[in-house]
Amino acid sequence: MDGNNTSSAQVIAEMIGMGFDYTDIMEAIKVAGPSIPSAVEHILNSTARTPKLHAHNGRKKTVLRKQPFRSCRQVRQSKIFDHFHSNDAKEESPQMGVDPNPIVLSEPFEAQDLDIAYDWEQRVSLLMQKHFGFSSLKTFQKEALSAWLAHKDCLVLAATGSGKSLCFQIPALLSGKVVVVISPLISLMHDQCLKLTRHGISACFLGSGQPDDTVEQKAMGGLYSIVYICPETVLRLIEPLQKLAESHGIALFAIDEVHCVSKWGHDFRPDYRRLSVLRENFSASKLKSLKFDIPLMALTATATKRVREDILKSLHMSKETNVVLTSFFRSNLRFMVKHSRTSQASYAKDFHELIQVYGRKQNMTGNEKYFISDDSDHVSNSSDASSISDTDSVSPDDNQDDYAYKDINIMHSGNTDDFLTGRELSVDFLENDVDVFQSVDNSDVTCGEFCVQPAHKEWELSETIDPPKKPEGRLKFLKKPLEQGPAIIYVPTRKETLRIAKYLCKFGVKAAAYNAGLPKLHLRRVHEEFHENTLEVIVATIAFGMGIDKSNVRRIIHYGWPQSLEAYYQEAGRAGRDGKLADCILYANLANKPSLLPSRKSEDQMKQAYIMLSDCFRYGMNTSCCRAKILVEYFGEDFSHQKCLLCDVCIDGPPQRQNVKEEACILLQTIGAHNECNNYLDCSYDDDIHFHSKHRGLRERPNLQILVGKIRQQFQKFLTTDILWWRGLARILEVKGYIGEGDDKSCAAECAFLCDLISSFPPYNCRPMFRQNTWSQQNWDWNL
Ligand SMILES: Nc1ncnc2c1ncn2[C@@H]1O[C@H](COP(=O)(O)OP(=O)(O)OP(=O)(O)O)[C@@H](O)[C@H]1O
Ligand SMILES: [Mg+2]
Repeated sequence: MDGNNTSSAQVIAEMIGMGFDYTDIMEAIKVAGPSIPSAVEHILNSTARTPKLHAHNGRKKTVLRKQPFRSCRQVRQSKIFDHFHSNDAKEESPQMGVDPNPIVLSEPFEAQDLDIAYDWEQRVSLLMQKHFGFSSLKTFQKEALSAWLAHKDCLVLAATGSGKSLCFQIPALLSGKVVVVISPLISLMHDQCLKLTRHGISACFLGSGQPDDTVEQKAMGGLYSIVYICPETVLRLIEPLQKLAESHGIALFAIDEVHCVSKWGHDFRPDYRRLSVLRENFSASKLKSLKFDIPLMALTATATKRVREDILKSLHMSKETNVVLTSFFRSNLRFMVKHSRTSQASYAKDFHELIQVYGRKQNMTGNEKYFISDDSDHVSNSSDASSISDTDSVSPDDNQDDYAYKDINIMHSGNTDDFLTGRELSVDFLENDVDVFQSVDNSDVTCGEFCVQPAHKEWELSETIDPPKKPEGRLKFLKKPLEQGPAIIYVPTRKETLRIAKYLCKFGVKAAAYNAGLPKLHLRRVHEEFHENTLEVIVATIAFGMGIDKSNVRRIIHYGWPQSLEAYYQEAGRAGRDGKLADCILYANLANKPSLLPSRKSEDQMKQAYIMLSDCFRYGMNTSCCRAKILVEYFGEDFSHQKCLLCDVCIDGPPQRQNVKEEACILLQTIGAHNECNNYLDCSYDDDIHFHSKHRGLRERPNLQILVGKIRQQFQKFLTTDILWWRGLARILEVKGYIGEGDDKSCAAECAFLCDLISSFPPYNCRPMFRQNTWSQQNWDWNL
């Protein structure tokens, strides 16, 4: 957009959409004029990355710290060429990812002509040695390759960072045929192409982000060993791909991040669902030159049983598909949940430790400043992080309106229209699928580890660090301080990325915001500096997503509820890919039910989204079960270790047990009595005590505050029992199926019956939940 022709109002609107504060925008427009690029630069750079504004032609302009501005494309290409020249791969053509002399290490062969027992492992070993500097496959990689050699489809479910990519890269080397990889993000494809080229394997990517028109034709002519394609492009290229299969041969279709196929997954992409065309169009019955169907290999790190079934069905994978399932357990990740309002008022307490690790005194010279602002709101005047108060305790009930986004709950609103109306009111610069996929799917946003160690070093490193499994070893492992490495803070809204980055910079932390609304040049720079270890903390929305393969990330912090446990585990999985201890901390408001983020989803999908959110809430509320166990069991794994011995729950030990039969009966009777008066034939209640008053009718379901008020009136001894305590109890009853939140499943008559049942309740675990602050309330465990 040409900033000079843009009105101030447009600039303001656009920049609010990027997540900037109104006051910052106004200030920037005053200084830089009503131009989006200038205003954005002003905010991002003027107080952050060194050179302050330079007067130029009467207007102030920013000069970049490293180099003058060039077009994104120029910068990207030169970066890639730099990289190409720095390794001994054969001379590249001037096109991204193009190797005119693809290295075909073995004569093309038909895998089916080989005896499976033949020495393929030895051949693979030699190829890996040559390309990656190591020679041993992991067991799951071996299994996936065996399936491919037997012409079978394969679904690979393996933890984040475990090495799934190798499963589809080796077939290209082994067979000399082309491997087609379907991947959801251009940035991810780009990253992988760069790495492959560095390892002397020719690769390219096709799709909207490919700037060179000739690459597609070359790829369809069999010039590259590995061709990355986004699903939309595959659908367009069926015929050329068929020709490629008949001329050069296609060894395999790999569908990476395959959870995108399923609408029960956390990253549903409709085009992935249409990939069943692969089976239809590349079968032996369709292409006469084929003896076997071209195998499909589907890979993901986050798929529940339901998602897996959906994948197999949607892609029309064969009935004999090999499912290669490895443990989802990441034994070096230390999971923790901390209660926080996750509002600006909590930053001081919550980021105290982070600032102690990454912050520095404020006598900085220009080059050390990142994103620093003059704005002093919410921060003490002292420049020393140690001056931050550690006792930001709040009452659980005084913070209900403080959440970053308003509550929108389809279970309350009951229909999509209400939801959408709510959405209008509540969009607080959220990311949505469209932002993530369109804005980040841009070749200008590169996502590569540009300054990596020589490849074999990387491999050796990840191989040698194997966290101890036995309790004694693990306790020693736990006591080790975290090694150095960057942190990623995930937040739900764009606005929050800027706010927190700005806050951290005030304490000398080298932090930067990342959200899909920010200019591509900024995003690219953040990627680069993150990979170069120049940046210490990235404050990001989900847009900083899949494809981040950086080995030394030491902390993943979620500041606010994630939208699903799948998304949470995948994002957390970016930590500790070197096998060393890493922290995954979720800060969430345990006193408030999380709410759905608005997005363009059908009602069905929203219901599913609500269920996924509830799973997150249960994970957060849990105080008795090992967190790693909850996470891996969520994906259907039988967690053989029982405990990780690292997470906060394992460290803090099991809670005390208490008998709550009496209280449970009283709560049920109170709900029953209220609902009977209001002709509700069920045992439901409304847990949202701040639900908007306009939604309230006379015959409303009781909300928890009303119920607790009634209980207090009737029972003196509960006068001082806090609402949070009752909420915990309500949640146990809900999990147990005794009460429902606003649904009409159970019937009033059941209330009495349920009270009888409850008299057979076992004692429940409960303990003070908020150990690290002054709260005395008790909370309840969901997993009982
Ligand atoms: N056989 C192996 N031996 C040692 N290390 C390996 C092996 N295979 C892969 N790795 C390591 O695993 C790292 C991650 O690989 P890759 O990007 O394929 O992970 P992934 O499973 O696709 O993760 P994600 O689910 O996050 O995409 C690589 O950078 C490499 O260091
Ligand atoms: Mg991967």
